[in-house]
Amino acid sequence: MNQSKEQRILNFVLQNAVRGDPCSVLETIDKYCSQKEWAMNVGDEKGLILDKTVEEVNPSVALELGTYCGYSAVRIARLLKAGAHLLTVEFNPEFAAIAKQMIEFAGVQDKVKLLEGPSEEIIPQLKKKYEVDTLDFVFLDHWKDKYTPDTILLQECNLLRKGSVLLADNIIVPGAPEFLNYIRNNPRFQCTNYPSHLEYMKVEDAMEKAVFLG
Ligand SMILES: Cc1ncnc2c1ncn2[C@@H]1O[C@H](/C=C/CNC(=O)c2cc(-c3ccc(F)cc3)cc(O)c2O)C[C@H]1O
Ligand SMILES: [Mg+2]
Repeated sequence: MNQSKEQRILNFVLQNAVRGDPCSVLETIDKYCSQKEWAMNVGDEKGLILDKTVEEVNPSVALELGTYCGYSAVRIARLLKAGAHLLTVEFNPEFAAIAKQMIEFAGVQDKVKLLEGPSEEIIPQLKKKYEVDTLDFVFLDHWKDKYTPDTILLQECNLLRKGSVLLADNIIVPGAPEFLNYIRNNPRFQCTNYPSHLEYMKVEDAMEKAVFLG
């Protein structure tokens, strides 16, 4: 059976990146996806906005919704302080298997816990099963129509505290209009828009940061 695109991305990393070097893994994925096959990683341009937000928040506990190949999990984990960790959620078993190998090759496996399953099932388990108190940072990059229900679910499960930061990818392309309407009209969130470009393309995109006010 011929390989998937995601398997080809992983193989390119295994053959060309430096084991244990997260930056090398990120550069190699960006090289493959800009020169050979486009893929929906947050990429190097929006990745810088992600980096700056993670550094500003300096989270002890971070959550990512939509692991895919693990690009942003590696990107976030490489910036986490000692003892901090990232929980990343992925319901596609093939993607989860690829992301697991990507995370391990990058050498950040001690900082990342990959949770396999749908976010609507995982989120309500975070407190009891995964011993989370509250989340300092949440990166939303899964199906765009899930951003709003999952943001509501995070609040219902008391997983956000005053100052928790959400960062959402793809505000313009593919777009998350319902989420944008929800979050910008919600007095419990302070929003900031970060214009950028779609990964590996000259197409406009943006990220939205939303700080929970408690
Ligand atoms: C509910 C839920 N639970 C767990 N994992 C979930 C989930 N919903 C999706 N996932 C997982 O996240 C990943 C999905 C991400 C969705 N992202 C996208 O659809 C996406 C699409 C584009 C894009 C832009 C222009 C184009 F012309 C074409 C595509 C760009 C991006 O940056 C994206 O994140 C993989 C999926 O298995
Ligand atoms: Mg995205």
